[in-house]
Amino acid sequence: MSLIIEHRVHSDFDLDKSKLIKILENSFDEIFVVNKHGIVIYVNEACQKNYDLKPSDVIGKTVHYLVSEGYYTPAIAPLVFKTRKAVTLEQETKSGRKLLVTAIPVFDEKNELDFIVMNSRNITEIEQLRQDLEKTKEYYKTQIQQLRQKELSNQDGLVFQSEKMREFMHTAQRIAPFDTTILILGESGTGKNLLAKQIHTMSNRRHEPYICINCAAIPEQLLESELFGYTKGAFTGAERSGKPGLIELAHKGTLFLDEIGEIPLSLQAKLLQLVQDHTFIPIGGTESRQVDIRIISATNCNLPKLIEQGRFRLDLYYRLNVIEIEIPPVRERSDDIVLLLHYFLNKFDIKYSTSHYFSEECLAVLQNYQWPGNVREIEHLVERLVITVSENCILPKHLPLPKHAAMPEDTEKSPSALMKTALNKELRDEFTEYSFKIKERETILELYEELRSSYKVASILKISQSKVSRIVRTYSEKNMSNS
Ligand SMILES: Nc1ncnc2c1ncn2[C@@H]1O[C@H](COP(=O)(O)OP(=O)(O)OP(=O)(O)O)[C@@H](O)[C@H]1O
Repeated sequence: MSLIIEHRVHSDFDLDKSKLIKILENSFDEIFVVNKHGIVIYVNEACQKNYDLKPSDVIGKTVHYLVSEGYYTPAIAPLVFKTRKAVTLEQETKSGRKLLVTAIPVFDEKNELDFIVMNSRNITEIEQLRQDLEKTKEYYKTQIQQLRQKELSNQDGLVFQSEKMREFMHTAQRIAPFDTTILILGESGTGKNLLAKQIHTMSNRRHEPYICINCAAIPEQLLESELFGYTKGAFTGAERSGKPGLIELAHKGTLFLDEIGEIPLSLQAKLLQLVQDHTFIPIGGTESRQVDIRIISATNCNLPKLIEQGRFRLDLYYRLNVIEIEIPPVRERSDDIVLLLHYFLNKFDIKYSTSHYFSEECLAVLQNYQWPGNVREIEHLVERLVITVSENCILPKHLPLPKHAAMPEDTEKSPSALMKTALNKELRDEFTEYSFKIKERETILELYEELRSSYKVASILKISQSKVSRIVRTYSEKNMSNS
C-alpha cells in the first residue's frame, strides 16, 4: 500500500519546466529570485499585487536599484549575501503594503552562493488586525484596571491606598481596642464619622450600641434632653414615664459626639462630668446615673481658638483629646483620589443600574483637582455624573467642576498642569526636608549648649560626632561673623 502511494507521488512530481513555471505563477505568495550578483532573475505574478509592478519591470533590475527607488524597504538580499543564512523580516512596499519575507540562499556544488529564493507574503491585513487587536487589548487593559480598582474599593469602611492613610489607619487600629477617649480632627468631608464608626467596629464594644449625635444638628433647647434624657414629669410636655437619653442608650457601647465644637457652653459642664467619671443626672433627676461608654468626638473647628474666645471649656477639651487624631485632607493624599472615584462609581452604578468608566483624561483632571469638600465632594460629584452622563465613558467635558478647579489649562489633558502638581509636591517635600533640617540643627545646638560635648550629643541623638561638630562649628562661625 505504502509503495503505491510512494509511486504515485513520485510520478506526480515528474514535472516539466512549463508545469513548474505554472506552479510558481499560481503561488499566492510572491516568489522572487536573485542571482549571486544581486540581479532579479525571476519573480512571479504576485509581484504585481505587492509592488504594483509587472514581473517584466522587475526582472533584470538589481535589488540595490529596487531598494534605492523605494519599491520596498529594508533590503534583505545583502543580509543573506553577508550571513549565507536564511533571513526573515518584514518589508514595507512603496504602496504601503506589509510583506513578511523569507530569503533562502541556494548553494552550488562548490558551496558557493548561487542564488537567493525569496518568499513574500502580503500581511497588510494581518498587520492591520494585529494593530486593531493591540488597541482592543489596550482598551480592555484599562477596563480591567478600572474594574480591579473598583473591586479593591469594594469594601466597607474607609477606602484608601495612600501611604499617609495607611499610617493613619495603623494608628487608629492600634488605639481602637482601648477604651480611651478619642478626638477626631479633620476638614469637613474627610470621613470623621466613618472613622468613628470603624473604631467602634474594631473595638471590643463592636456588638454593643453605637450612638452618634450631631451636636450641631439638634436645636440647643432639645439637645440636653436628647443627650441626658429626663425623669418622670420633668417638664411640661415631657412623656409621663420619662425618657432615657442617647447617653443611656449607648450603655456598654460607643457614644460619638460629632461637631463637638458646636455644643452649647451651657451643656459643657454636664458633658465634662460624663467624660470624666461616666456619670450624669437626667433632667428633673436628683441622682446621678453611671454608664459604661466609650466617648469619641469629632470636629472640623479649631478648638483652641474657641477656647480662646471663651466658647469652649479648656478642661473639657483636655478630657476629650486624650488621644487626638487628624484625618488628612484629600489634597494631601492624591493616591486615594482614583480609588475613591472608582469606589463611588461602582457604588452608584450599582444603585442606579448603570455602567460607567472614566476616560484617562478625565481621571487626570480629577486627580489634579484640589477637592476642598474632600471625600464628600468626590462622592457627590460621582453620583451626579452617574445620573447625568448617558454614555458609558465619562469625559472631561462632563465635569461640572468650578472654574477655580485645577483644570489643566488649554487642553483637557495639559501635561503642564499635571507637571505643576508634581512640582508643588516636590516643593512641599523639599520644604518638609528643609524644616526637618532646621529642627534637627536646633536640637543639636540646644543639647550642645547644655552638655558642651559633641560626643555626648552624638550618642544621645544617635548621629555621627562629626555631624554634631560640623553643625556646632558652622553655628559658632555664623555667630562670630554676625557679631
Ligand atoms: N475614605 C473613605 N472611604 C469611603 N467613603 C468615605 C471616606 N471618607 C469619607 N467617606 C464618605 O464621605 C462622606 C463624608 O464623610 P463623613 O461624614 O464621615 O465626613 P466628616 O469628616 O464627618 O464630615 P463633616 O465634618 O462635614 O461631618 C460620607 O458619605 C462617607 O461615607
